[in-house]
Amino acid sequence: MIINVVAALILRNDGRVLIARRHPDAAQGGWWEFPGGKIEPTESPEAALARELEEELSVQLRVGPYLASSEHRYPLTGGGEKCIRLHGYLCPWEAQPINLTGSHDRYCWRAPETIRMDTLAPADHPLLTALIARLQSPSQR
Ligand SMILES: Nc1nc2c([nH]c(=O)n2[C@@H]2O[C@H](COP(=O)(O)OP(=O)(O)OP(=O)(O)O)[C@@H](O)[C@H]2O)c(=O)[nH]1
Repeated sequence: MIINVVAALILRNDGRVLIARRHPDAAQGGWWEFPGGKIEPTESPEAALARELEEELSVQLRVGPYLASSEHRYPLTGGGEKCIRLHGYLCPWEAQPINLTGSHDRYCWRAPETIRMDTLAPADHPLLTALIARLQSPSQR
């Protein structure tokens, strides 16, 4: 079964993007990722993302344009695997307090090209690559 997940590439005016680290005891604990979560059956991706940002970071943001999707299979501890289809959306940052109230224990703002791929959840790699390409193409900003 494929699990559809939405993630936000939250962009500040200085070009930095927000990444958050999953709690060590969460699924895929310790990986850095773009905040978001699973799409519920009755939700649009945008509504799911707005809800997850509120739940995970306590922020209210406008969900902007779709950026890219990826698919990745994570092995399960008891055997087998789960397949994640991750859909990334750009979200312009609007200054407000951030409180981590979900599956993350840290967050930081990073220039996209300085994010280390070996610390970023594997499903997020194509999203980061798409973000960097988009930011390097001024007509696409
Ligand atoms: N939110 C989020 N999840 C990601 C990303 N990349 C990635 O592989 N995932 C995986 O997608 C799954 C989403 O789970 P989640 O725990 O964030 O979603 P959720 O809040 O709806 O989960 P819950 O129902 O367990 O509370 C996890 O296995 C997570 O590791 C990402 O950039 N953002």
